[in-house]
Amino acid sequence: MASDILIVDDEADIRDLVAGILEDEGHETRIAGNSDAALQAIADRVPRLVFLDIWLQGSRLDGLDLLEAIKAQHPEVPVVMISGHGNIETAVSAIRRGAYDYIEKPFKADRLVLVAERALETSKLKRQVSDLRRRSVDFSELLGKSHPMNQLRTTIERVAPTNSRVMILGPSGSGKEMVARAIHAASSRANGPFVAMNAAAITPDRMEVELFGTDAPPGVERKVGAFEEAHGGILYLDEVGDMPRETQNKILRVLTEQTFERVGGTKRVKVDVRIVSSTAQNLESMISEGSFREDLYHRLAVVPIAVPPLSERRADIPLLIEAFMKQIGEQTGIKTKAISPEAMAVLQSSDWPGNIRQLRNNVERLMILSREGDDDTPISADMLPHEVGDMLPRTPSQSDGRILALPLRDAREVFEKEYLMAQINRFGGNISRTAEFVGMERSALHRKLKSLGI
Ligand SMILES: Nc1ncnc2c1ncn2[C@@H]1O[C@H](COP(=O)(O)OP(=O)(O)OP(=O)(O)O)[C@@H](O)[C@H]1O
Repeated sequence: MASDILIVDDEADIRDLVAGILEDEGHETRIAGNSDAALQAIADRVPRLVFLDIWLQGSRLDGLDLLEAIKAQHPEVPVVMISGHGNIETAVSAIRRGAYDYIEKPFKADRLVLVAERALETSKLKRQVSDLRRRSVDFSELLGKSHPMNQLRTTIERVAPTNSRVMILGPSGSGKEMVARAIHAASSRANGPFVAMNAAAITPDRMEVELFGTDAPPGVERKVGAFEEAHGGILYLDEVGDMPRETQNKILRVLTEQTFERVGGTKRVKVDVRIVSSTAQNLESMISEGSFREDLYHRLAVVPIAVPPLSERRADIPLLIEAFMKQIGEQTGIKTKAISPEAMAVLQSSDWPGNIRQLRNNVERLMILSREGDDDTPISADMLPHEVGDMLPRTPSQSDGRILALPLRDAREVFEKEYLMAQINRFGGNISRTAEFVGMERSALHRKLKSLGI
């Protein structure tokens, strides 16, 4: 990840010396000779660290005022003061005003490198902590052992280390954002930011400001857009299918030219950002209707990844329920409970159109509703929220009355076939577990399946 360091000093010798030492250590540096040039450089791109001379001769702002201006705009950027011999008091007052540390001239190369690395490390940790806070506990791990989940994990591992743009396709609540975060965590940008932007939640008139930020004269507060915020990391564009046409055009331009303009600005800004996008919509039909640009689709979906709906990985449901119960228990203090096999069968057979998010919400509801009861009684099927029962698939035999038109022997066969197919599907194709649940010997189940032509 780029560790972009800005060095601000009025003495060219010192600037070059500091830049040379840091570049030898593999850092990227930029230099500024006065306060306005420094603010302009920061406005061009927010650096990861600033070295700032306390005495800036011939500058509009002196070092301490510039420190305040930087901290007001970007409190997250560490600033190390460069102080002249005998300026320690000023250096200490700089620390009170938010400087990270100071080095005293003349300084040794080792000390400079050490301070830079410590400052970069601290700000990286701060970013990680705030990222973790934002993500909260339920974003931490992509759970699931079913075949589709294992395949998904393999795809993530393959695609993460590349710099390719990925588009994640899947229904709402299926875990697209979690997949994007897993790609970030397994990529070389893991220490860089992960910035999520939901195109559906932002009004079209705010969209450009949110993506590209605003321009303002140096020293005046401005909005940093998502593209700049994600420099060195990943920008996750959620619900791209909901992006207005005008924004689609602008994003396409950023992707083709690798630069963008801030709102109200004229200069083109360059950033190093990998884009991961997602949609629950059918972009192909949007393309044929003309509401989504085909060229943008091809640029965003260099690698398309499909996240299967929960109904296609029912085998994961018990494990997800157990994990959610544990998480919710830790968050709320409600004791976790066992679930009876019948209740689990209902939970596993339901259709879950809202996918994992809906499952999690129902687990939470279930825990709250059953907290008053006897602690050792497992949750039974009749304690499940109505929503769960309403999602049970209506089998054709129930809905079309076909069964009633058949003699008992044929009707039984139709029923057995549908029942066993649903159970096998529920246990992810695992015959032993299906046999155990339906109460048959494994070999007897095999024979039965064969005789039914399954
Ligand atoms: N494999 C998983 N393991 C554990 N939790 C998951 C998994 N997939 C999704 N979740 C949880 O389900 C919820 C929804 O996931 P997420 O927000 O990633 O879905 P999404 O597809 O991005 O939704 P939307 O389309 O609405 O943006 C979150 O609480 C997330 O933590």
